[in-house]
Amino acid sequence: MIGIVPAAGIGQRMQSAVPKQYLHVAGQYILDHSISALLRDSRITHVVVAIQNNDTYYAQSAAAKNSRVYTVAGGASRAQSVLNALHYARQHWPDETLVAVHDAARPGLPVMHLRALLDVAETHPEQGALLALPARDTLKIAAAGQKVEKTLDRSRIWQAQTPQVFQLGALEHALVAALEAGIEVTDECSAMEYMGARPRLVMGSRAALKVTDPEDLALVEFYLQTDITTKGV
Ligand SMILES: Nc1ccn([C@@H]2O[C@H](COP(=O)(O)OP(=O)(O)OP(=O)(O)O)[C@@H](O)[C@H]2O)c(=O)n1
Ligand SMILES: C[C@](O)(CO)[C@H](O)COP(=O)(O)O
Repeated sequence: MIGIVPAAGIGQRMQSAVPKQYLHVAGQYILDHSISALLRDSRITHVVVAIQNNDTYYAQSAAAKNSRVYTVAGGASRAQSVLNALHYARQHWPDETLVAVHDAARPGLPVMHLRALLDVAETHPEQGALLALPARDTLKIAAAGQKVEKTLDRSRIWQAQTPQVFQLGALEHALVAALEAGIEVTDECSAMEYMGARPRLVMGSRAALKVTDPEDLALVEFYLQTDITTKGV
């Protein structure tokens, strides 16, 4: 299995001087935590990271010194960054290889949740699987003027996290097709759904939150300083 880590974003919502994946949290770059989290399961043998062309931070990362981690140039969108990494992976591993795509911005992925996800993906390789959390709050649809239009039935709503695990060749094909069709591809599952797949939802963890704005930093630091990420809950 191969890890794919899109890390070419600019972190606009974080409003920090450096891209958020290079902020130090619990003693390391957020990116290094995210890559280490993937490599904690021995089924993931190598990781391909997509970084910005003009990245001046990666060279200082722990990942840069790890011979199991390769880099490719990222793209203008998350989906394009993932696709660039998949094109690279296709040159080195067979089409059926499972790839676990994991945001650089999710450093708190617990090893137990990763293990459960990979187990499901290995059982259903053609459909794939992703971590996700069932919606906990009451959900509203907004109309113009930020007024509530209605309340949704949340019983079947899940919030997608990463990793998302699919076969290398099928995912590359799906992303190309979905992007060509103009589908909004905010995660890998969207592209696979477009191709007719029904990926399995595997229970995720709040510790695997996506670091998005400044409020998230203290929370993810808390999770990284507990045993949750390395030993599970
Ligand atoms: N062109 C892009 C855009 C995003 N990403 C990566 O996709 C992941 C999830 O995206 P997000 O959290 O939205 O990160 P940013 O795009 O950096 O954040 P923002 O939307 O606030 O600018 C991150 O690891 C980010 O680095 C990427 O590889 N290439
Ligand atoms: C893939 C993802 O992390 C699932 O929650 C998310 O869609 C990526 O974030 P973005 O802000 O849409 O790039």
